[in-house]
Amino acid sequence: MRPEALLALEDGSVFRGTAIGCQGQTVGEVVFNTAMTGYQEILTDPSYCQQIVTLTYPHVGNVGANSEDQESDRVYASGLAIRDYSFAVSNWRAREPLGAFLARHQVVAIADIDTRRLTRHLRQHGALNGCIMAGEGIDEAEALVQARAFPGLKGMDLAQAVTTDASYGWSEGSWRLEQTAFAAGKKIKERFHVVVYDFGVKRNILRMLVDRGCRVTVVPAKTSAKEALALSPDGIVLSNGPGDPDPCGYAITAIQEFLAQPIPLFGICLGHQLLALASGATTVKLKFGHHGANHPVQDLATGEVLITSQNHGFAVNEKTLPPCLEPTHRSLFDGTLQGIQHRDKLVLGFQGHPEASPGPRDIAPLFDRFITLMQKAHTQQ
Ligand SMILES: NC(=O)CC[C@H](N)C(=O)O
Repeated sequence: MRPEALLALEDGSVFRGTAIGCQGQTVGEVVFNTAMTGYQEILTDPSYCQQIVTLTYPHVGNVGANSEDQESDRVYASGLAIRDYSFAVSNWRAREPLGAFLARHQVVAIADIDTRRLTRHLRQHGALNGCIMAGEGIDEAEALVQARAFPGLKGMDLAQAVTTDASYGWSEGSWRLEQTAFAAGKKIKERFHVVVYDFGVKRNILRMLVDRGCRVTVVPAKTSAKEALALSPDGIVLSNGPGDPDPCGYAITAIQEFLAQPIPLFGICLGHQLLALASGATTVKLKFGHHGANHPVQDLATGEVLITSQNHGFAVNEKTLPPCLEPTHRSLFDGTLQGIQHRDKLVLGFQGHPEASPGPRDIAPLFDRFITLMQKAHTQQ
């Protein structure tokens, strides 16, 4: 018999189930993710810091956990809530069962709850703060107190909490794509030096830059524009990351300084939001956000519909975009802004995840567009 666990939401709803990770308690904003695969990538995505993730796909754990599907070096999600934990692990890459992985990373998780009811509840009421208690001494009243004590993500700067302490170089490409030169054991010729601001960066962003011939230097979130430019980059990537973009004044200031230069910029998710804020737009908190791997987004220039990976709770308010920024993509789920480009500068931003991981690769060509921007910058010099 597995130990009991419960999930309490701030509005008083309680879900009872069983513990599958470590025992103890955890709090965070509860969000649902609709991806059918990729639980390990989701758990290790730093953007989920201070969030408890529930997965709508009902069977979880069937491919175990391995060392390649990590999007960072640890689990960032505050907790996991699932329907059916798979005891059978069927994947040649698996190194351990999901339960052992969660326990090793000290993650409190609950299984055997009605995740469909939970998701419908979150869709109706919006993202709610919650508390999971697992194992001995679980106490519903105390879990409710803990859920209500969580301050919520609005106004929370978490990029500075998850960023790297020191700069480092990254040279690993995508091992997954057999057609890449990396997988074929060939050395890709480095054409560009890219500085990546780590606001909670996912490894696949770094891999996809390496695949395209970039030498990558990752820098801490609070690196000044002057320090970054002193590295002589050909372009700058503003990474994804957790929390509210609005309080990240240090990043907004640095981006404003980059915008005064001819340097190409590519903002992904939180980075896209920061780019918009630095240009004078505002951001809003969405009711329950976008978290999944099947979100349709329209390319406004071509009309093409792309299936994308998404993970965000905030969005740029399109009505506040300054005239210099042009909308390039829009969500077909709720019409929210998904992409921007600068009318005069070599700057683009995307709200979803062109690096996928997990998810489809429809929007991966945005990385090629960024490469084109760097090529253009070279020819303009
Ligand atoms: N994946 C991300 O970069 C998320 C951005 C931001 N934390 C949001 O929730 O909107």
